[in-house]
Amino acid sequence: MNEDPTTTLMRLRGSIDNIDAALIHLLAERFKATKQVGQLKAEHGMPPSDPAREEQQVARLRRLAEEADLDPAFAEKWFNFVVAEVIRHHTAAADAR
Ligand SMILES: O=C(O)C(=O)C[C@]1(C(=O)O)C=C[C@@H](O)C=C1
Repeated sequence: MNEDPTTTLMRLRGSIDNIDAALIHLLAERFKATKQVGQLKAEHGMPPSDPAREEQQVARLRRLAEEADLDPAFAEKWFNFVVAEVIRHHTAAADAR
């Protein structure tokens, strides 16, 4: 028997809500780690950004995205968006010293 469209929509939205919650928790964990990196860099006078490291990360994420059937350009945009915020935190941590 076919599922009622409203039931299907509710079921799919349940999955979307679970995935969004997981993404928020994963992002929170990532920022907990990068905040520690920011403190370390500020304490030791290291520059906030590391373009060579970012290049490696982008290449890896684009490869993973392709394997997962996700648009690699979207994966790169997402990474750059997150890293811009991380660098803002790192710069604020350095300026606070
Ligand atoms: O690995 C670092 O050095 C970081 O500061 C973390 C991070 C990241 O968020 O992945 C952020 C900024 C750097 O340019 C590179 C990577």
